[in-house]
Amino acid sequence: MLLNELRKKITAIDTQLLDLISKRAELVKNVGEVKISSDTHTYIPEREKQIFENLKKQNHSSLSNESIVSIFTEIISACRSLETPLTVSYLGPEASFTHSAAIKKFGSSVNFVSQNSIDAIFYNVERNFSDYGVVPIENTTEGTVSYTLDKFANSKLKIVSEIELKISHSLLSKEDDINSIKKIYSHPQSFAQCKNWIINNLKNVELIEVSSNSYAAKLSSNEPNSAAISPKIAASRYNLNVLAESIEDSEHNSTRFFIIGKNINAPSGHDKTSLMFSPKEKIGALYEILRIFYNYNINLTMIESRPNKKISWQYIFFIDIEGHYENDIIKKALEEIKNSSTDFKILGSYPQK
Ligand SMILES: O=C(O)C(=O)C[C@]1(C(=O)O)C=C[C@@H](O)C=C1
Repeated sequence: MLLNELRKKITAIDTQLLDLISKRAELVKNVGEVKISSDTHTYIPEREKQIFENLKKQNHSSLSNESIVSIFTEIISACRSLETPLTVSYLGPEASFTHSAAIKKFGSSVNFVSQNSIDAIFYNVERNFSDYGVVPIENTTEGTVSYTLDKFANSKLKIVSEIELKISHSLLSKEDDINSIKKIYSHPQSFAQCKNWIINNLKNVELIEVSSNSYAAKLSSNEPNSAAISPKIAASRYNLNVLAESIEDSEHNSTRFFIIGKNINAPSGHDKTSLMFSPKEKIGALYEILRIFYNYNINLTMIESRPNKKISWQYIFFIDIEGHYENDIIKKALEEIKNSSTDFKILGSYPQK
């Protein structure tokens, strides 16, 4: 077929797609009107999860499921903004990994607000200055972000969703030749994650540690012969060239983020529940609690302890399990755990990533 003919067909399909997307948008606007009268949240993570699962099942095209999910994330994001434009706080600065995670979860039709601390994110969501917040919770190489876990002990906010992001670093610079780089800015963790690549690819460069990767990109954008190790999205933000991509030493470098808010999610069919508790002070207390999960055949996907700030040498345990707290088995198990512990709190049930 001639190029012109192919393009004519593509244009005709685009027209059909536009018509269908417009129809979808009108329906979502109607959903928004129904929600106002029933006081329901605009963002319903369990419904979005079901939409994606359904599309993945039906996808027999040459497009990957990942591509389908990212296309529909943007369609849903644009439609959702017709109900109410959401405000989402993330751990900044702009172009940080948390910003990327926020965009991956909510799409781009959202008001994103950069915050300079995890505290500020919790504060803004608690006071309704933001509808949701995005906070890092654990990294495959660095482990859990204890500061985020500690915040849950004293907050009424819920975990409404989670997202995993592959952490990939790029070498960004105003220069277009890697050999002209004399200085590199980055966060100490990023230098550590790209150590071998730097040794093998750059000779006699000065490594300068700064507070964030996006700040590194900003500094480098004002300085000749310098570069930054940053996420790739910082290149367009600071007008830099991408001199090298995926320069991290380990292939498996991912960070998991929580979306925090005030939703109480209904089951999506494939959920996780996060909870915290302190075992009572007696021999075998933790063993007894873990045994309850075993007895009910409940799978634990994360366990982490943090000092209980109220009593010295006592600990709060944070646990993620598979299943929704409205499920009968989970309900029974959690009731038993509540009776065998103190400071028990369900932090949220949310669709598995
Ligand atoms: O089903 C809803 O509750 C909607 O608001 C519609 C819709 C969508 O675009 O499909 C939009 C936002 C929600 O997060 C989930 C789905």
